[in-house]
Amino acid sequence: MIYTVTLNPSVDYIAEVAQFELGSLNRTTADAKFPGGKGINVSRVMKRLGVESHALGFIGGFTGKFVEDFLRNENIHTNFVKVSEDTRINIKLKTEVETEINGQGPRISENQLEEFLKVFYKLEKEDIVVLAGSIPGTLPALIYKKIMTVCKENQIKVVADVSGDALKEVIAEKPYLIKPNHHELGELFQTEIKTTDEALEYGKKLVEQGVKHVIVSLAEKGALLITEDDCYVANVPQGKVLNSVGAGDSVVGGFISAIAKNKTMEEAFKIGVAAGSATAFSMELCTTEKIEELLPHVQVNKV
Ligand SMILES: Nc1ncnc2c1ncn2[C@@H]1O[C@H](COP(=O)(O)OP(=O)(O)OP(=O)(O)O)[C@@H](O)[C@H]1O
Ligand SMILES: O=P(O)(O)OC[C@@]1(O)O[C@H](CO)[C@@H](O)[C@@H]1O
Repeated sequence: MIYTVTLNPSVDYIAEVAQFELGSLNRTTADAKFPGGKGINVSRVMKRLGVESHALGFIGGFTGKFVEDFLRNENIHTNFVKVSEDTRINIKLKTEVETEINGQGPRISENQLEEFLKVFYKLEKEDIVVLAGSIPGTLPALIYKKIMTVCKENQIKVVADVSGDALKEVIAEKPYLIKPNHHELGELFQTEIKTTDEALEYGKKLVEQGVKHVIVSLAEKGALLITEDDCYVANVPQGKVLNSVGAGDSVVGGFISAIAKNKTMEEAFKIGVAAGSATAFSMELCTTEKIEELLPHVQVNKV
């Protein structure tokens, strides 16, 4: 089974404002609410691609109920620990440029953390754990490291889509897959990465440090997959970006779904990139139809 971890889920409020004016009353031209948080997005994309997962994390209040009900309506398994404060609301403002305001999230107690961690002691060898998103302020900064240590003891594959210090800690535990974007990769090595060649150079260093697979996404410039044996580069399809929220999560969801269906690394990478662009070109997360439409426009080559 695949387990996605979203420590700080959200209700994503997508607000489209035609001509946004700071300091004025703006009215939306369209708006929508979706369950959010990176692990939850991965679960939703995988479900669309026919792959089951369990969504784990902490939820609370009326917003938490919205998240859980929405996922259950999509027939996604959930096993959230309930907290007393409300799940956060993240604002995704669509104007000429995209602006995001992410909330802090509810407080989580030590007992609630203990309850959450119990699941990881029961996992089996063929399970996959996806750790995605930021760590709420009330949880220990080393929480991902702790989960990975338990997973390692049971030879469970860990996929991590995290950034900053959490990414450094996760890398030290030699995960199965990480998916930094080129900014996050640059931040790791205190440099700026602008091209796929530069991304390849630094991505290879992570594989040398023990990460099994590294996908580096460079938005419209393409993506790279680096493994112990091979390196692949992909272009991204041409199209109008409507909402890039969840595009990176869709790359992860598309890739793992394909791995779960025993596709080759190259095929899985292609599906991941198509899923990322399918989300970027939609107001919501990608659909299977959109992914299939884009697949012929993604070329993957060995480098
Ligand atoms: N301009 C674009 N044209 C086509 N596809 C895109 C574009 N921008 C993003 N994508 C798709 O989204 C994927 C992830 O984008 P990006 O490299 O920005 O990662 P990210 O920063 O993790 O994404 P997110 O916006 O979810 O934080 C890309 O690999 C690609 O498939
Ligand atoms: O605050 P975090 O955990 O870093 O990111 C949360 C978030 O911005 O990431 C997802 C898109 O990747 C959204 O659904 C969600 O609102």
